[in-house]
Amino acid sequence: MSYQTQLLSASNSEAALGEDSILSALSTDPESWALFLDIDGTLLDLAETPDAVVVPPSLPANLDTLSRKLGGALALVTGRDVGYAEQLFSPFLFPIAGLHGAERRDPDGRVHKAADTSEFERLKADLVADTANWPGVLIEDKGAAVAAHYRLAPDRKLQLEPLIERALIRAGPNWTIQHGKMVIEIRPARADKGDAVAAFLAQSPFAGRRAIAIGDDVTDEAMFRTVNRLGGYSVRIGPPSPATEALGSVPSAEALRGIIAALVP
Ligand SMILES: O=P(O)(O)OC[C@H]1O[C@H](O[C@H]2O[C@H](CO)[C@@H](O)[C@H](O)[C@H]2O)[C@H](O)[C@@H](O)[C@@H]1O
Ligand SMILES: [Mg+2]
Repeated sequence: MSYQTQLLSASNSEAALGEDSILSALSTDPESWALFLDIDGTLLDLAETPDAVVVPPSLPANLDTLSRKLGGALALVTGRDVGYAEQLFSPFLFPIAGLHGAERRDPDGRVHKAADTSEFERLKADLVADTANWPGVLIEDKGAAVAAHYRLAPDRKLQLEPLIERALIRAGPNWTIQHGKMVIEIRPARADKGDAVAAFLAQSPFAGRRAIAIGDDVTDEAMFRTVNRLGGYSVRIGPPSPATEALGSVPSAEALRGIIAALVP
């Protein structure tokens, strides 16, 4: 089955696109749609470490062209911090939500930062110290969030889980645990990706449009639920799976980049 056929196969819901493909919807009726895109594992292939991701040279300009076609109704919704994510697609700037929805830069440029604290700063430093002798474990400091990566040391997951759970107690009720692909994070609890998508959809140029959300991981389920509830369309990167609330699937980030390239000839 081709990826386009798979997109069409989610016909078990009112929210599905029915006879039309995502490609034709976005190309024939771009003023009706808003697009929300996850970054790691969705736009970009996963890499061994957070800094090792490769942005294909044509991708930033293709996203910019697609965004213009959608009247600016394209946003990035990522677990990364906003500053890091933005430099990946430089020189182009898009509306963006970072830290899994907790921070946001609106279409008008207004920034909503997630608050860090001195205690959280000390907690992050202690995580670095506590894992210093665990080869392959990487602690990613994202300001008001922190990620403990074990992709290079999968056996460390069992030790990292209780360490992160104790750190969460120390962080307090304004933070929560976020699981992901070979990573355990502590992120601000105040908003998830679904909340970020809802906030964008309340603003121009997103307001009044049907939403398409595309993601690959546990954190993206929140935005899938939001767009499904609002009559939009959710797409998961990977094989079709009963473990997701996404209505459709695309097999890989590479296939998604192909769809984007086909939309911006
Ligand atoms: O919401 P996303 O844009 O998908 O961000 C989720 C996390 O992505 C990054 O970690 C993941 O990608 C890395 C690079 O491919 C990979 O090495 C790691 O194993 C993955 O978990 C990022 O480093 C995190 O901060 C994001 O939360
Ligand atoms: Mg992802």
